[in-house]
Amino acid sequence: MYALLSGLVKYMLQKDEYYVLILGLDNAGKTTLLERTKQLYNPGYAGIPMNKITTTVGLNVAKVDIADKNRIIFWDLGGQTSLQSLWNKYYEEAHGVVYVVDSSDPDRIRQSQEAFDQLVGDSNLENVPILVLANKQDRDGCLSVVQVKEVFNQSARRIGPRACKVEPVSAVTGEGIRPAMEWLAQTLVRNSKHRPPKRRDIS
Ligand SMILES: Nc1nc2c(ncn2[C@@H]2O[C@H](COP(=O)(O)OP(=O)(O)OP(=O)(O)O)[C@@H](O)[C@H]2O)c(=O)[nH]1
Ligand SMILES: [Mg+2]
Repeated sequence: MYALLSGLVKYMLQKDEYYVLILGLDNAGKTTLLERTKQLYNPGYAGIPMNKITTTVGLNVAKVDIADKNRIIFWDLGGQTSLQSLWNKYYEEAHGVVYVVDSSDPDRIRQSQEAFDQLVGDSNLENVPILVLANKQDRDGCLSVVQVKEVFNQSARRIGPRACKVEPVSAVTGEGIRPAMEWLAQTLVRNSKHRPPKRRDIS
């Protein structure tokens, strides 16, 4: 009986941790998205004022509890061309990828798709689910989610059978982030036969 109860308590004090990379070109809105996600899921969190966010050179890490038993550790990397060569150092550990696209910058959409094509073709990301966020939907005249999908469909062969979804969001207003993150959390759980989570005591 004691063993049963202590096992139950231990289970209740554990969470499954999934590591998710936030990637995309510089200025796509990755760090803004991370800050907004932290605010949405941690009501007491005031966060960094949006106008104080500057280009990422190192790495921003944040723990977010999306569902009761599931915790996502986000790794937000810098998107500048010189920093993209560091992305693949994290692929082996990643359970998922959030790829952020600046929908208000049609001039760089092709460049964004090319960087995406390279990452989906990397064997260390095989079977890893990908959430593509068509960000900055609050901006007038931005590309619609359908237009972003048309461009990213060119990577269809490399995406293969893995779970991949394109969702419209605004990191500034927060619109669309919750449904997108909930899809991601469910998909990470469904994909755990390929990339099992790390079970950890709650801290
Ligand atoms: N209008 C609007 N602006 C946004 C949105 N998301 C980000 N921005 C702006 O885009 C700029 C770049 O945002 P960051 O979050 O620093 O972009 P990043 O992708 O982290 O850039 P790097 O760290 O250089 O890779 C900032 O001025 C943000 O305020 C959005 O949803 N709507
Ligand atoms: Mg950044």
